[in-house]
Amino acid sequence: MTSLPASHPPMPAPRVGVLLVNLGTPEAAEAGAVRRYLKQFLSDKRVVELPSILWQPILRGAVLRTRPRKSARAYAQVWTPEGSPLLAFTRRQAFALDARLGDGITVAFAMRYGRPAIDEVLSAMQAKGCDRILVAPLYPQYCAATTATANDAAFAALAAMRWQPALRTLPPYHDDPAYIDALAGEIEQAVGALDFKPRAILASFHGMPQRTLEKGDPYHCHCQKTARLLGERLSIPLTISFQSRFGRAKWLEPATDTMLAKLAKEGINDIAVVAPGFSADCLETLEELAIRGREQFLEAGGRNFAYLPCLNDAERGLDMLETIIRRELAGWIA
Ligand SMILES: C=CC1=C(C)c2cc3[nH]c(cc4nc(cc5[nH]c(cc1n2)c(C)c5CCC(=O)O)C(CCC(=O)O)=C4C)c(C)c3C=C
Ligand SMILES: [Fe+2]
Ligand SMILES: [Fe+2]
Repeated sequence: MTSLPASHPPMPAPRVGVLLVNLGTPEAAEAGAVRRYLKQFLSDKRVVELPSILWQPILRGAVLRTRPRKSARAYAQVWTPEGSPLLAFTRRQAFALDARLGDGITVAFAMRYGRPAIDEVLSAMQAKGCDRILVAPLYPQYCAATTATANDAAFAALAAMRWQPALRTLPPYHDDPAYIDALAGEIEQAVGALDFKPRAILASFHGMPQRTLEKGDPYHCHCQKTARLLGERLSIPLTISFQSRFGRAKWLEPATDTMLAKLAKEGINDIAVVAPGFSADCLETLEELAIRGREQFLEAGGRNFAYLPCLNDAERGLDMLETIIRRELAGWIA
């Protein structure tokens, strides 16, 4: 390293920040909090790609009048002493990575909808001295409705700053060997601990409208590639499906509920379900898959059903996040 002239003050070491971002969640499992959350989430034009003049009356009418109460009941079934599972796991991921990445690196977390909000956390990181920040949307598969809108919010926060930190964004990691290895390892371990041998593994990804795929969103291709790579690593056959359909438009198929019934009807009576597209367990996995999915499968004649957890804050998942984050920090850290 070249040394500075003696008259030059010592330069402070750059402080690097990593901001983990996930979707967001209501502040409480009650209708009012769910309504505030859904209003912000479903008003995002990256999420519902309809002209406001058509969509806002539907959202403020039918959707926000009925869905909050129903969703609040679902949230209540999975709520934890630490709050919403998505928030609790994301917080744990941030704390664990902060410890792993060491002293010169600050790891924080934010939610795209609700709190802690991306702009608040970016400002707090800057106030702590971070002048280089990696924004890491924790979605392995890129989707404009998740990854792009998280990055948009970070860029919008910078747009309001006179003195901006330098920003990088984490690319999608749907086909990264570190991610596929972590999934395969966790699945094998979880399957080994079951009291039955699954005949099939169903990999259920969050859905999106079919029209979004036709407009060029890579999400569907990314999900297919993850499923293919993961399937090649496992000794049990893997099938793919898409869950959480919202609204009347056609969504990606096959739908998870249809696939669960189909497997049971075909005599595939013992299955394990995984959700590789979610970096943390949340309403969509714990309620829709582990509770309702199980009911659907057993009602259709299935015998054994196991829901296998997301990577959450398991060591393998944290190893994977540390690997892909360190790679993006190259040039910023030694
Ligand atoms: C993992 C990727 C996700 C994609 C892609 C996605 C797209 C998408 N979602 C909706 C509507 C809803 N999603 C809801 C919850 C929810 N969605 C994701 C992830 C993706 N969504 C997560 C992690 C969660 C869970 C949040 C939690 O608090 O645990 C909900 C809210 C719950 C409910 O009322 O059912 C809605 C609504 C759309 C329209 C969409 C479009 C591409
Ligand atoms: Fe740290
Ligand atoms: Fe969603």
